[in-house]
Amino acid sequence: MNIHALGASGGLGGLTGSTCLQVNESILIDAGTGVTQLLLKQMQQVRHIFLSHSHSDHICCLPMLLGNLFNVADAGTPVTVYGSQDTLEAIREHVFNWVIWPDMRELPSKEKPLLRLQEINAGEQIWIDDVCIEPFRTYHTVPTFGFAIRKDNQTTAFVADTGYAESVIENINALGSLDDIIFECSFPNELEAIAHQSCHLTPQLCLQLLEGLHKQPRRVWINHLKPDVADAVHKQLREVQPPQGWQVLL
Ligand SMILES: Nc1ncnc2c1ncn2[C@@H]1O[C@@H]2COP(=O)(O)O[C@H]2[C@H]1O
Repeated sequence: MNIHALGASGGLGGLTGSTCLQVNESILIDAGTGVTQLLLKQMQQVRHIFLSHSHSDHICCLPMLLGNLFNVADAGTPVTVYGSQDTLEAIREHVFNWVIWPDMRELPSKEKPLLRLQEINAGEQIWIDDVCIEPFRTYHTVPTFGFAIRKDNQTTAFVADTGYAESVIENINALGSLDDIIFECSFPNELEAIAHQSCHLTPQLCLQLLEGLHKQPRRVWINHLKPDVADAVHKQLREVQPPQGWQVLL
């Protein structure tokens, strides 16, 4: 499986844009500023966007991305945005409200819209051709999904934004054997209090989550470093590593 991290930062001014993973040419997970890595032609191939949660670093490019896709509605193939009931309600109310952005479920016409919203639930398996996406709950300040992405007998778990919680370990364990796991690591160890407050991880908490897993993933990837503290997080990640090591997604 070749998942491309178009954006892997936890904010603005990092080495990459904010969260956006490209699973294949038609499937994205989240729509942060990493979307800007796509050429116009590539944007127009996107048909499925899975949202982990409603925070703006994960959805900020969604409206303008959809604004480039009027041709897909013409072709009768709308873009589907998948998310939990809470996430979809949040973007309906606060984004696609005709004030921040038009409600693209009604454009260019209600009969042939370019956007459809599809509610998904934890544990559900959504198949798109040969790719299976399965949401699971993480622990964050707003309801958040991580996603297991399965293709060709390979499984990657994208844990999205999360703080440390036993429930997250249980939910990841329930996914079965993992080839790759992508953890967030937003703050350095000395900012653990802020990490707890904002439901995020530090290198130490990340290690604790990893150690709680019944079966170790083959590879561990790290993303969502907050740009203003990224140097300290990089340093701590190098100093304390799990047996399989971990690599920061750039
Ligand atoms: N108490 C808090 N609750 C939520 N977010 C906070 C808090 N303090 C700081 N933040 C910041 O607000 C950001 C909202 O997006 P994130 O969850 O990515 O990261 C969060 C933190 O960087």
